[in-house]
Amino acid sequence: MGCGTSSASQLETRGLIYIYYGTTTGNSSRLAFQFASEVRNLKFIPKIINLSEYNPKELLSQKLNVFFVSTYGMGSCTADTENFDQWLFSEERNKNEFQGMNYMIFALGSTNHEHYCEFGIRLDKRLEQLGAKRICNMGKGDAANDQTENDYQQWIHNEVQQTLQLQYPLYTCEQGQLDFSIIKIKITKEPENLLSDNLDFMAQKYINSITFSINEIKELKLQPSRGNSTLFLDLFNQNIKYKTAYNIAIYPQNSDSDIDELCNLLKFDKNMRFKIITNQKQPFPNPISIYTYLKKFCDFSGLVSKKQLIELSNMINQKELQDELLHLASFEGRDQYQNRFQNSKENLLNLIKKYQIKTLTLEKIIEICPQIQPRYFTIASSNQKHPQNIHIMASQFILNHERLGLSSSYFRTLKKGDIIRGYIQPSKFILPKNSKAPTLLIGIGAGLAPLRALIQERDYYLENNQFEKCPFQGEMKLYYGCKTEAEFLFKDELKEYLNSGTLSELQVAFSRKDPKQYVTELIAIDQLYQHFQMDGILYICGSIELGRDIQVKIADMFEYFENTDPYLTDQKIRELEENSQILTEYWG
Ligand SMILES: Cc1cc2nc3c(=O)[nH]c(=O)nc-3n(C[C@H](O)[C@H](O)[C@H](O)COP(=O)(O)O)c2cc1C
Repeated sequence: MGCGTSSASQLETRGLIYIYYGTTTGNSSRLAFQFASEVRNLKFIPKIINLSEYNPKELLSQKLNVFFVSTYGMGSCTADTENFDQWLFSEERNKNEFQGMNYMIFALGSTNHEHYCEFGIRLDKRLEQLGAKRICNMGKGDAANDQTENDYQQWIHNEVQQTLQLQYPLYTCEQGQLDFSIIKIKITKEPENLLSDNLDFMAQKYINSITFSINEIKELKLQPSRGNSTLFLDLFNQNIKYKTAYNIAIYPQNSDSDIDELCNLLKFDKNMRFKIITNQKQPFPNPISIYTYLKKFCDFSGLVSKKQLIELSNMINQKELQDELLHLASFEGRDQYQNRFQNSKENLLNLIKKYQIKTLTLEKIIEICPQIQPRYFTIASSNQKHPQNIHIMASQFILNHERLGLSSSYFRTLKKGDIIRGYIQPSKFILPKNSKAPTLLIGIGAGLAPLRALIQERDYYLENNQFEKCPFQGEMKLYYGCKTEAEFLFKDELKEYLNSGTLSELQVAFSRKDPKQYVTELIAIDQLYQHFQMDGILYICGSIELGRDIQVKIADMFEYFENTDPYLTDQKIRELEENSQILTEYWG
């Protein structure tokens, strides 16, 4: 970049900063975009790139790279990061290949998981090993108790801001030489084009997704308690190809009433169409109407972010309120933010209404609102039994009397015949390699979903007299936990599977019945030992706490039956996992 003395066409900057992210549920991308606007304020020129689109040559020539990466499963990266992961850890990489590169990492994870932020940690070690220079300590964002945003803010405050300002002094440069990334919009009469090209990773994913029509939708709980319901959806797509216990991601949409309310408050004509002017990749397809943008792409009903609070504070005249919002958005106000917003999930729309904000522009909304991210569900049907239909079980948490999260509100409005958008992808549940092995299925609540898919798979082969082809020829037992009899999902269907012999055993523990019982109490360690002795497979689906309790049981089993030292039981459990004898899908 050639730089000279300052003139009208010149710009003061600290230079380019490349922001890479790898994400599944959108947290890393949200923070990557937040980071971009933060460093833009520090006069950097940010470029955001999803790790699936990294270019090795470009990456190696960049002087300052920031990585937002999340961890899944046994310390793995996200699917969009797999190629980068393979390239980076390949033996072909030379020791000093990354020399001259400065980097920072913000690792996302959850302390509920054993391998907390492990991919970020691995990435950090590897970059250093290859000669890159870490300029800030790694930040870690803990999704447990919704701490990610606070942790991020702490990282920016304690590590990043000062380092960047100190190490990257301002200089002047020709504007044309630098890549601007601030989004501008242009009103147009052109028709909408929802298949436009040059889209960024997340938008392209949306465009590549497929549609399903809702064949059936119903409440599964006999008496759904307030704030706690489980919807069953039967989704149809004639051409769908999926495998049993795959995952499905569904894009929620904002409600028409919320869109109307927002447009009325901000005096937007929802039918007006606009184009995006940016020399970055397009964040959503366009030309697009305000209505379609708000409906399908703009997450204005999620938890209000600190960036949104700062923006709103600029639009409020009353000094007291302004200070209050700024405090809530600040590092010092993080506890108040937590108490006030995270527990009630107050959103941007509520605040615009409350503070009677009238000056928020569409450009600002595009800048401060994340894109709507899909919600993931494990498919509750077998592709053998239902080749063109996908069943899902969607748990709904109603946060308080009126306010629902984007996803819950969306699911509550759906009805038979509606069209929804999403995509399918493999889950961690795979079918057994040894079809003769017995299977023990353990789940709680809506964790029944993938277990039901496996039961259906066995039932299909039994029903069709093709048992020799069945991946589950050994005994199949289900241990299920729920609060009360009224929350025993698919009770009749499961009992039917027991009667027909598809299930060899069905046991249910009720945690709110007198006397209460938890599902782990149904499992005896001698039975577990016998199960693994027969090369048995354990499928577990439920909360992370359930996973921990079962691990304790398995550790006890090793100590009791094999005299394993307590410190070696983890290793033995890991071996069972690596051998695909313990397969888990946890939430939280
Ligand atoms: C199924 C599942 C598995 C996860 N496994 C891990 C893990 O092994 N280690 C970890 O630190 N966090 C784990 N997490 C937490 C995620 O990394 C965390 O929620 C993160 O904020 C997700 O970022 P993303 O939205 O960018 O994908 C897991 C989350 C889910 C839903």
